Amino acid sequence: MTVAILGAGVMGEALLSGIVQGGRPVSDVLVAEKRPDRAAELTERYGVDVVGNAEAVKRADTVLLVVKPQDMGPLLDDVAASARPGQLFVSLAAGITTAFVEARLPDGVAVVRVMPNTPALVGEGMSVISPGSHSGEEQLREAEELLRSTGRVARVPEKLQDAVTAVSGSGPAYVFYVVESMIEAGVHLGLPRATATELVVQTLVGSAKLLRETGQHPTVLREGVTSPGGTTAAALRQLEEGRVRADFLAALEAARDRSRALSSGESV
Ligand SMILES: NC(=O)C1=CN([C@@H]2O[C@H](COP(=O)(O)OP(=O)(O)OC[C@H]3O[C@@H](n4cnc5c(N)ncnc54)[C@H](O)[C@@H]3O)[C@@H](O)[C@H]2O)C=CC1
Ligand SMILES: O=C(O)[C@@H]1CCC=N1
Repeated sequence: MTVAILGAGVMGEALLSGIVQGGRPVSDVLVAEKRPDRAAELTERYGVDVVGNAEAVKRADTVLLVVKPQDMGPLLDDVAASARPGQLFVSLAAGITTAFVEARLPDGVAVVRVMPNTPALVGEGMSVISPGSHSGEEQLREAEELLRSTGRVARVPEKLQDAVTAVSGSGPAYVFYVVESMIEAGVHLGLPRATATELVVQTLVGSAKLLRETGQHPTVLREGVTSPGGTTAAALRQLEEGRVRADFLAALEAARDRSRALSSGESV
């Protein structure tokens, strides 16, 4: 079974790397990439064949669409004539609906929509999938199997994909923003930058592991750190005064709304 990846930027490479590390022979994977320097880099790194979009679609059983939402319309127009009934197209673009993709491809092509995230680059991604109107259990399983090589996979109805985008798609950026803020604060308190970075990154990894391995609610884990009248309570009080919780709500609503706007065809 041949898989084609159309668009091999950050997410496209994460998929390529996961699929190959997951044990699929690289001879079963094709890449189509607009930038020749990027294409050459991927051939050198993975030994993968880079071909044109139309050829990739003709030779593939499953096609992964990994270009920016704004590039999806032109890409689909470019490949529609090479697509055939029975193929599976998996779109990873934020805000692009399965109906948008289906309308530009021949009848009988199955479409699955995915919202991935960048920890896929290290095998710890979170991908959330939804079926289009012509895809059933078999196509969902096929998409799941491909994505599992980059981390965990969950299913939701498509109407929840804008919320998913706001939570796990954009989520790593919020975490990195918190990490940057904590490192900067550590430097203000007099720690060397390298020390502050090591402390914050290990605290993040350790806290994530504690959440995963104990299965305890974050509130319980937070209470475990917060001694009565102690240092943590003093810090948390400041965060509450800064309305950080309310800001997270507003931020995720903004991301959800932007995802909706992208699906109605707005570009910048
Ligand atoms: N980066 C992220 O955190 C996430 C990205 N996504 C989605 O993944 C998609 C790709 O995002 P990134 O990889 O970050 O973008 P990117 O800009 O790094 O990669 C897109 C690639 O597509 C290539 N491309 C554009 N038009 C093409 C065409 N017609 N034919 C062949 N190649 C073409 C570009 O040269 C580029 O290398 C987007 O739709 C985005 O919404 C989804 C979740 C997370
Ligand atoms: O910022 C974006 O639009 C993409 C989708 C989710 C994460 N990155």
